[in-house]
Amino acid sequence: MDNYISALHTDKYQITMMYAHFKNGSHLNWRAFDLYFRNLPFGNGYVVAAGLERAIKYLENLHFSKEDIAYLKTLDENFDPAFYDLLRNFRFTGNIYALPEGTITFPGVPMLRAEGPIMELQLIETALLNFIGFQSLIATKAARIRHVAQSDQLMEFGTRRAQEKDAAVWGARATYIAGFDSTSNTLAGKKFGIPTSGTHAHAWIQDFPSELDAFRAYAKAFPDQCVLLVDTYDTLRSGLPNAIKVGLELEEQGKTLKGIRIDSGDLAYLSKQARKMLDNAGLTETKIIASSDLDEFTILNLKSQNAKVDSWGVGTKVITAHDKPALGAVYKMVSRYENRKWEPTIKISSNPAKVTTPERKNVYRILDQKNKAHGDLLTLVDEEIDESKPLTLFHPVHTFRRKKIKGFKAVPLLKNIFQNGKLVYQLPSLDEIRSYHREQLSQFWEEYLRILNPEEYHVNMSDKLWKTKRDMIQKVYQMIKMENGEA
Ligand SMILES: Nc1ncnc2c1ncn2[C@@H]1O[C@H](COP(=O)(O)OP(=O)(O)OP(=O)(O)O)[C@@H](O)[C@H]1O
Ligand SMILES: O=P(O)(O)OC[C@H]1O[C@H](OP(=O)(O)OP(=O)(O)O)[C@H](O)[C@@H]1O
Ligand SMILES: O=C(O)c1cccnc1
Repeated sequence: MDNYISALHTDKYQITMMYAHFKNGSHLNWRAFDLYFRNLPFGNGYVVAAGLERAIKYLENLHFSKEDIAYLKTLDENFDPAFYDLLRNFRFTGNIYALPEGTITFPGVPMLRAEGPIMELQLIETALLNFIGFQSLIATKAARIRHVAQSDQLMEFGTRRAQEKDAAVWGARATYIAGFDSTSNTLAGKKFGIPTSGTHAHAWIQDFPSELDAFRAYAKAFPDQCVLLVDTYDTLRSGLPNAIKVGLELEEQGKTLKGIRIDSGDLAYLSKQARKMLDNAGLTETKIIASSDLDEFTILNLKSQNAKVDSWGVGTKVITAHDKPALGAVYKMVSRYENRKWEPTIKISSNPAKVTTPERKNVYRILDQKNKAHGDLLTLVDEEIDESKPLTLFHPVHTFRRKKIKGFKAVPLLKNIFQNGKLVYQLPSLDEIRSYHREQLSQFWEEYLRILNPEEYHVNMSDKLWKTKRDMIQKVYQMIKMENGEA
């Protein structure tokens, strides 16, 4: 089963905590956890949520196989045999609320909330962080590249440099969500229906006595979609003249040379020269593709040099999220179900940004009448927002920073994905996810979207949530004072 991911894809401490809860009799107690990140990667203004589909497939199929249990028996922990019986019948039975893939999101906003028996919630933490953290990171990097490439074509070329197979395949999907047009990975094409594209490598040219022979043979094999790599020997003195010869031969057959690819050298200078040479030969329809260690900065810079590039092949730097290896997402307990009601719980830190925000929350995007976003609002789950009254948004850290908004829409962002272990969410198609992502982007002013020093978008808290957090912090300090005999 291609989508099955073993329940052992977790950190060992989750299993030892499950066991300790079992011995303690607390394993079935319901709790709630939020999954979120604290800092924006790449200096970007936002993150693109991705990874939910994989998380859903994982949760749907989650169980311990006979082999998994046999393996656990080999560990030194010497678990009570009754624990294995529990694992034999293990399934995910909780609730999941999550941001759909493609959603634009921000630090401190729950991308996912899990509610359920504590032993299930512990087990799934690692895999959820793994899938959502990685795929959101790649989607965000890809969104930056899409932003600077404007309407140019973007081809994902990263598999050979990716952190192994899953990263290549799911990474390709993440780039597609964020607006890449195609991938070179044919498995990602088959698995997700992403358009595949590609040219050819230097090895093709090297395998022939001359570059011209190589180009002719390639054109013969692909007369309708021939793209020639022109930098094997000398781009302007050999690659381009030979490509033009073959292009004109194709014209005689009523065909068009689809493109040339430049993979080294000064891409601005070479692409401008190439455009002139192709145009002078009448090959005005032939596109120019550039590749060579590209990212958002080189593409932006090349565009500012008026590079004549129609299509960009981007590999290493997008698929490895080159300048930021992890999103740093976390999964924190926010509420405990005790005596038939949910009660808040908190984790304190000397770093204010690391103090968790207690309670189960809703996330709203506050849109004005022109569908532009003014901030996100976190509320308690049972709070109602009255759209007919003005809303005061205030910054949770700088509480004096207030903004009043009238005539707004409060759009709830978290969707119910699982209810009591049952999938209740209709998975969108990949193209629906891509267009939802584009629609999400259209809600933001350019100031939030630029790749360098974007404006900070505000995530606000409702009064009730803010007070809950403040009261919890006080309660914890009070408890510490009592324990130290200071109160
Ligand atoms: N005009 C330009 N302005 C800014 N950066 C450029 C320009 N042209 C190319 N680059 C970038 O400069 C880097 C050049 O990489 P590198 O020094 O490895 O050389 P190369 O030309 O790709 O040669 P090779 O592939 O043969 O090693 C790449 O990241 C490329 O995208
Ligand atoms: O540069 P990236 O963004 O990673 O794009 C993928 C690279 O992969 C290929 O190179 P190849 O593996 O042949 O090696 P190269 O670096 O020598 O071109 C291709 O020619 C690109 O240069
Ligand atoms: O199709 C290409 O040109 C290609 C694919 C992967 C990596 N580099 C180039």
